Amino acid sequence: MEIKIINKSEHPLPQYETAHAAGMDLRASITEKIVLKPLQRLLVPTGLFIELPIGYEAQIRPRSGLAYKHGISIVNAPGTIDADYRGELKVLLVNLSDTDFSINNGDRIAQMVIAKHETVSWKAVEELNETARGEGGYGHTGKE
Ligand SMILES: O=c1ccn([C@H]2C[C@H](O)[C@@H](COP(=O)(O)OP(=O)(O)OP(=O)(O)O)O2)c(=O)[nH]1
Ligand SMILES: [Mg+2]
Repeated sequence: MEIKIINKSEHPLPQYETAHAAGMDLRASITEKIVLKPLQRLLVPTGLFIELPIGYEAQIRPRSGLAYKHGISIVNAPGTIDADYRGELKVLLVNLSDTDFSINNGDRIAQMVIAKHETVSWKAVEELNETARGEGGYGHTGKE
């Protein structure tokens, strides 16, 4: 499937790094190096603008390598890009480590997965059907 994209960054378009990858890495499009202090969060621009088909969303997710090695995550993970959004794709990074983390122009800071979603309407009722689980949750299974 082709998706329209405007690339105002100086970097190549996001691409799948391996043949069957789900995500494409997103690069920071910034004029100067950013230093993210411990627990600081920052909206990082990508220079990318997309036109998703109706019924699709894009999810902006952390990269596990950055998370594991440097404690870099995404505050609103997974970030949701709506099909009708025409603004710049941005990544809300957070530094969960106890040391500063530097981001340079072009660094791969996150990954984006394009996914289908349903659009539903509600049917308001008085009762829901019965199940074995019922209202149990939050770790209730496996207890006597
Ligand atoms: O990580 C993200 C999350 C969102 N967006 C853009 C695309 C999305 O369609 C729009 C709105 O996002 P969301 O609905 O999550 O934010 P909101 O706080 O509910 O804002 P709004 O009232 O504009 O919907 O912001 C990004 O660029 N990056
Ligand atoms: Mg919203």
